[in-house]
Amino acid sequence: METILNVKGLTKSFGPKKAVDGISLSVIRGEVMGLLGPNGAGKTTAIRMIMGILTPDAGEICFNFGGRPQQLDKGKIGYLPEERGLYDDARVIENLLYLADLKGRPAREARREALQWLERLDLGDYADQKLEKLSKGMQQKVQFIASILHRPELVLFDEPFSGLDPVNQDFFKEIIRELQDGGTTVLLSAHQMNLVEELCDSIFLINHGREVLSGKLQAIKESYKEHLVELRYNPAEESGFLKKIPGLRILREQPGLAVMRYSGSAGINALLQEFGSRLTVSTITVEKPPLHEIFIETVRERGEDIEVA
Ligand SMILES: Nc1ncnc2c1ncn2[C@@H]1O[C@H](COP(=O)(O)OP(=O)(O)OP(=O)(O)O)[C@@H](O)[C@H]1O
Repeated sequence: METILNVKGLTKSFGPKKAVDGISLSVIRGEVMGLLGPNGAGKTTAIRMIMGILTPDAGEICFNFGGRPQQLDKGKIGYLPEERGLYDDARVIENLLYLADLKGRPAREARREALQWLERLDLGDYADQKLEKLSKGMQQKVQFIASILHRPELVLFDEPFSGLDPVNQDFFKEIIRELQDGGTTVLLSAHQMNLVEELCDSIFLINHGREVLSGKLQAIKESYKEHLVELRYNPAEESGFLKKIPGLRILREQPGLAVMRYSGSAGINALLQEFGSRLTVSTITVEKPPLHEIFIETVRERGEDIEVA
């Protein structure tokens, strides 16, 4: 698999604070990678170093466009910064065309596509408005368009969902999937892990500037020891035996329903067989815990605390 971005030993301190502490990651061409962690974990600092805005204290950053290792080429990269980087007193369309021009996109194409994007993101009527007239969420949408208008091979979205309502969050997710389908590689940062986990092929979980977990999301979930189990059964039946099963913890229970966590050594199949042999089961769902719970548990197991900015 070809990597498009390789980062090794990236480190940055602000005074005594180690904001990023020796992280190494590789983004594979065509994937969506989530750089995930709580507020203040070091995500923005890492992205700013990758974008050449901050100089690392140590570490290497290498891009790979067209099969050749190379340094930063902003024409091939899209960047949605956490802080907005647009001109408030310029019109929306001027902002977009100016940035597309800086990245080398021909003006006519850029205008046509900018207007299409504005239309699609419900901003068609705002193209000639000054940016300052738009709400925070609308400005976020303009910034989003600005980051992809030059058709970059790699896009870095720093907290792309901030300031958006749930409908627009879903809309952004849809567009990110479309970008991926079109061959764009995406590295996105977010603190709301549950919001983005379904989007990501790979994740890099960060806390106090250090890696907590990284790799393919599916593999991380599969290797996680605990299952979440929701069992529905005939409410007239006796379920007291559940409390005695090793490794089974009941989170919520009422006649006919038990929501549980299971990490027993007998394994999930044995557990399901036991349910089937002792109860008239109507439905069972088994899934892995959400990513933020895996994150919290992993940090806790290491005896660390969770970054609070
Ligand atoms: N310019 C700076 N000067 C001093 N400290 C800084 C600076 N930039 C970041 N920090 C500190 O570095 C740490 C990491 O911050 P960073 O913004 O990278 O975190 P983050 O994971 O992006 O958080 P958030 O989700 O809140 O954006 C924090 O403790 C922050 O206070």
